[in-house]
Amino acid sequence: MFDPKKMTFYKRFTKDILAGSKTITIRDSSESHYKADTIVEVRELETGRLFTHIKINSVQPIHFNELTERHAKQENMSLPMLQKVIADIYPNIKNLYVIDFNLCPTAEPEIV
Ligand SMILES: CC(=O)Nc1cc[nH]c(=O)n1
Repeated sequence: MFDPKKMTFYKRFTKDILAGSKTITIRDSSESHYKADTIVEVRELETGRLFTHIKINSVQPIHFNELTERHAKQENMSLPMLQKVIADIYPNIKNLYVIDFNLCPTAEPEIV
């Protein structure tokens, strides 16, 4: 069940998140209920490892076709790469949400 205080990421995104080079995540409606200004604990999906906390800045709806180079830069990838990643994670889902976040400055990231 959805918990607005918890989020998981694929392990392959951990380094970029901890480096501050990935500052958004694009999710479907089942994970759209995060609230601005809340602190969320972040785990790797595959291992369950808690690796940081983030502060949610905003949650905004977006259509898949509205993804831009700016979103790609915020994901630390090219736009074609972002479109492929999202289409692979959410096949046939076009109505998505951009969740903008910062690493929580009070949380101590683990070394990866
Ligand atoms: C676990 C999971 O769904 N992870 C995702 C999905 C979309 N974007 C992202 O950064 N991480």
